[in-house]
Amino acid sequence: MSEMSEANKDLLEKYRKEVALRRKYHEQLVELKGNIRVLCRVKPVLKEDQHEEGQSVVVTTDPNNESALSVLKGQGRSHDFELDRVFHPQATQEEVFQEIEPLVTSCIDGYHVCIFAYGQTGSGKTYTMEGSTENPGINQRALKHLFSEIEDRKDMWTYTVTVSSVEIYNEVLRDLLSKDGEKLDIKINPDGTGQLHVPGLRLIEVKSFQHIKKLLAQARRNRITFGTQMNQHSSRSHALLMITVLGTDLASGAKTTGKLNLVDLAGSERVWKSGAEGERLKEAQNINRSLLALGDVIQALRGKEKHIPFRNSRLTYLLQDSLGKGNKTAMVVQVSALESNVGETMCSLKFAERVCKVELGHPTSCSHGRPGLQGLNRHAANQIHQQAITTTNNPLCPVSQLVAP
Ligand SMILES: Nc1ncnc2c1ncn2[C@@H]1O[C@H](COP(=O)(O)OP(=O)(O)OP(=O)(O)O)[C@@H](O)[C@H]1O
Repeated sequence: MSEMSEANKDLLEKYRKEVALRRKYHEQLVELKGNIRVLCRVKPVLKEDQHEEGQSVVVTTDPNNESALSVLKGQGRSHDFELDRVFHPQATQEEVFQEIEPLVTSCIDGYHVCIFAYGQTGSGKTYTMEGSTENPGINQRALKHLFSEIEDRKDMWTYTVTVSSVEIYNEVLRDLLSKDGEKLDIKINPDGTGQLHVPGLRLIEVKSFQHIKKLLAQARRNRITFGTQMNQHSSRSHALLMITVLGTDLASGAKTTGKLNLVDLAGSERVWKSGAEGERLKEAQNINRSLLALGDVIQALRGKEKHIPFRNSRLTYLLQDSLGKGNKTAMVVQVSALESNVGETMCSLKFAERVCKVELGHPTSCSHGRPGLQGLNRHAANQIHQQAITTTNNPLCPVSQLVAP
């Protein structure tokens, strides 16, 4: 018995070391791809989108280059874009999530992660984030992955998961998990850490994926209800789901705090250009200001600038501790492929390009500013990443297999 117990201890120790190594290489892989990633998803043409006869498709993707996208602007002119990753219209929810999954794992390891869906109204932001019952989106898949990782690590780590959810409409914050959607404010935490907090925001501890699914449904219902009360539509507000993961290493007592912020942004369309007035104009200006502020923050972070303008909107101020240096961000820019939306599609892609171009300052040199990968284009780097991710999914894979070809 004592021999067996010694052998067990030995094995557990070896397993711990392997897991630590796996985490280290996982982090290196995420960094290899870039801590700020800009992805684009092209919405498929649905029957209900084709209001006018003969509407043509003006957005094309390249089957041989998963970072490229082209928009036909009219009169035979086209504009090519190169982003970190482009999903063609037939891409599944699972394929989109695979690109995000490493970030969710990073959150369990103590990183702060933000995932945004950006785009004009109707371009598929909510579909990508929430999805449907049969085909759930990033939110549910991320949470499922989170709880399954926590289960896998239960012999070595314990985790506490808390959830909160807010909506930002006209620069006002509302709690989506409270009954009456009370207004909230962002304040400096009086505990002296200098961190921000939101007094009165409900933080709910969750024990299982099923529990969190109920909370997601409640937040969704509340978003619709509060929206109806204020005579507005949810597409004009930002919806945030914020998950905090506190980890404790059972052997050493070491602690980690990870955060995962999943954000369905307000529609990015330029309504003020169509002569909007009064409340509608104020609303449009607020949306525009906060999306611009978000673009400025991501651009400044990617450009490694000294001053990051977090305070220019509620959204960036609230997410300040998750967007800052050393954290990870993915922006999924949603676009329509139809001719009637070409103006908004170009605007969304220019926004994407603005935040994407910065790291190396060269659109075709890819976002991976680390030594050894600078000469690769995004497509090649993505392929290396895919191979490596497949390898690291095996927790005990030998390190030698992780070296990029
Ligand atoms: N990839 C897709 N596959 C199938 N259906 C999609 C896809 N993307 C979006 N849709 C459908 O298109 C419609 C509009 O999408 P969605 O509501 O997600 O847009 P949105 O950008 O969130 O709009 P809003 O700003 O109004 O919230 C929905 O009916 C959605 O189910």
